[in-house]
Amino acid sequence: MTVRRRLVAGNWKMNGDLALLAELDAVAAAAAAHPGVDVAMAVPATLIAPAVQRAPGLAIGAEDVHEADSGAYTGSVSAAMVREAGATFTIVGHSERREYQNETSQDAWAKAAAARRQGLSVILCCGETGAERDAGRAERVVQAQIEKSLPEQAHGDWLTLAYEPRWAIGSGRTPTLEEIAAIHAIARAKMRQLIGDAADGVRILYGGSVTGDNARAIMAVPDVDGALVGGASLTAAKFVPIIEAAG
Ligand SMILES: O=C(CO)COP(=O)(O)O
Repeated sequence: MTVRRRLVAGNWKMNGDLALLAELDAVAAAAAAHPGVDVAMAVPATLIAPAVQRAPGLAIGAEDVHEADSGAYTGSVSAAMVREAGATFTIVGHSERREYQNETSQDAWAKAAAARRQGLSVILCCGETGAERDAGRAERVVQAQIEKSLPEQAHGDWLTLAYEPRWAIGSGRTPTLEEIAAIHAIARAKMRQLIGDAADGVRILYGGSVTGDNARAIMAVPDVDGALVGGASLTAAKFVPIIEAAG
């Protein structure tokens, strides 16, 4: 049986500045105190290098990368650039990229491939909108997203899937534990269909309004291997309890 280590990853989104990096001190201390838990933080591109300098023991990552290795893409940042800055992983396919930048699952696939070419680990996001859930389509939407975005050579050594229902992000609302269990089970099954036994080694994180109060119950759900945390990752006082809940 495959043992998957818990992963608690933060995502600062378009928040933070040099001063906020001080929060990483307590996060790094909590990570060191819980060696059984992997802890990671995705930060804005400008903060990657200073975050690595501030917290060398933490895995620092990017929130997105471009699908090309380099070229005439004004304003974009490549996987090689964030790697050079010290990132060890990147998020791809986040629902906010899908919603505000019209990114598709095909884009997420291409970005995951670009990240992989540079040796970055990848957190690949999926998740339905509120309208899709209300229409009873959540499971089919997530299955289709995975089918279109999962790299062919996906392996748990470098790929993590994150289920983040769009309507739960930043809303204070979360699916029931049964709803989370159902999606994580179908996500695992879909990956097994696509990459066989390697699917058992791929961690699946839940994201969307995770807090110190609900983290323990959510991470006890079968096939939930950790959390992808937005708002609560911005302060150590809120993020550390989630690391503790995973430990
Ligand atoms: O989008 C998320 C992490 O990527 C979740 O955000 P919140 O934890 O703020 O709901």
